[in-house]
Amino acid sequence: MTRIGAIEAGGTKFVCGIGSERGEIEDRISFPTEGPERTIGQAIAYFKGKGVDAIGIGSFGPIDIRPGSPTYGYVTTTPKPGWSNVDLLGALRREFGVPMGWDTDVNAAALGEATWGAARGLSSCLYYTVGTGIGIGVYAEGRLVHGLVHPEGGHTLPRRHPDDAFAGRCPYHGDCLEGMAAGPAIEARWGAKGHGLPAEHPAWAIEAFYLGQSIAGAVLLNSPEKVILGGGVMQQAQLFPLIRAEVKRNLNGYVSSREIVEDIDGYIVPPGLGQQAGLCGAAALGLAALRGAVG
Ligand SMILES: Nc1ncnc2c1ncn2[C@@H]1O[C@H](COP(=O)(O)OP(=O)(O)OP(=O)(O)O)[C@@H](O)[C@H]1O
Ligand SMILES: [Zn+2]
Repeated sequence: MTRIGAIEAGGTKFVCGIGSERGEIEDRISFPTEGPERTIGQAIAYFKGKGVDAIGIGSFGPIDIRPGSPTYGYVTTTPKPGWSNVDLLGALRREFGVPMGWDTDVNAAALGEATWGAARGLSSCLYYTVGTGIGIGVYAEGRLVHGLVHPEGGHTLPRRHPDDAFAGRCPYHGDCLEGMAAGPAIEARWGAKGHGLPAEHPAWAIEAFYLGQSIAGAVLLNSPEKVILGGGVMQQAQLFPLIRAEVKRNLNGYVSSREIVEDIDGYIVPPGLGQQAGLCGAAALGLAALRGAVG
């Protein structure tokens, strides 16, 4: 059986596991993200002796994914203390001589969903994570989208909700999508964490306003066949119908596809891989690297 090492490298915690070709996770551990030396060392120790055939890493970013770049495999300009310009992929390469897949955490999750989850069989999808930050993974024409760097859709600028005077809290842009709608923005705007706010609280209509606006824009820009919404904030299930309604309101009939007009409940969905979406995504990167390597 093929054994694929998977690393979900998050800014808060690292999750490592072993996955199969079918996307089943047979073992996993998790530890808090501390300094890079200690944390990467823990990941290496976990995989030692486990006989993995490939390793996939879905990482918090920004990261360098341009093949041939001198800093390929690095976490680059993150504000997370100690982690800027860290050669995460290289540290693993020095220990394990197996094919390695490397991408952002959200691109990984999009690939995992396209391989085994809610977008299985489709050639395109978007994966949003709404947590401490907002990230948007982009899978299009059967592959993950790379370019100048990688997509950074969480930092686009939304139109403001008419009743919302919150300044926003992105250190780079203030009131970008992440600054207005990630978990810490909800907490700062309302003085309470998201899970403490009741389902009928006005916070959720405002949250759906920003996310629905972003998704409508992304539908126009990328034409994804599925939109998958994960991350801690999306545990608030009441957001799904509110967001779907906002997407329809923004598109206003302009995109007349059946998926949006008749079946938006099946178009904007939670991860098919549930809480495992991040780790399965990393395994999908490892599997893709293995298949690439063996032709
Ligand atoms: N059930 C919940 N309801 C509302 N908000 C939640 C819930 N669970 C977590 N959050 C919020 O989500 C944020 C944490 O996000 P998440 O649980 O996805 O972890 P994370 O991995 O740190 O996030 P990221 O993927 O951005 O690194 C916090 O701001 C928290 O208040
Ligand atoms: Zn921003």
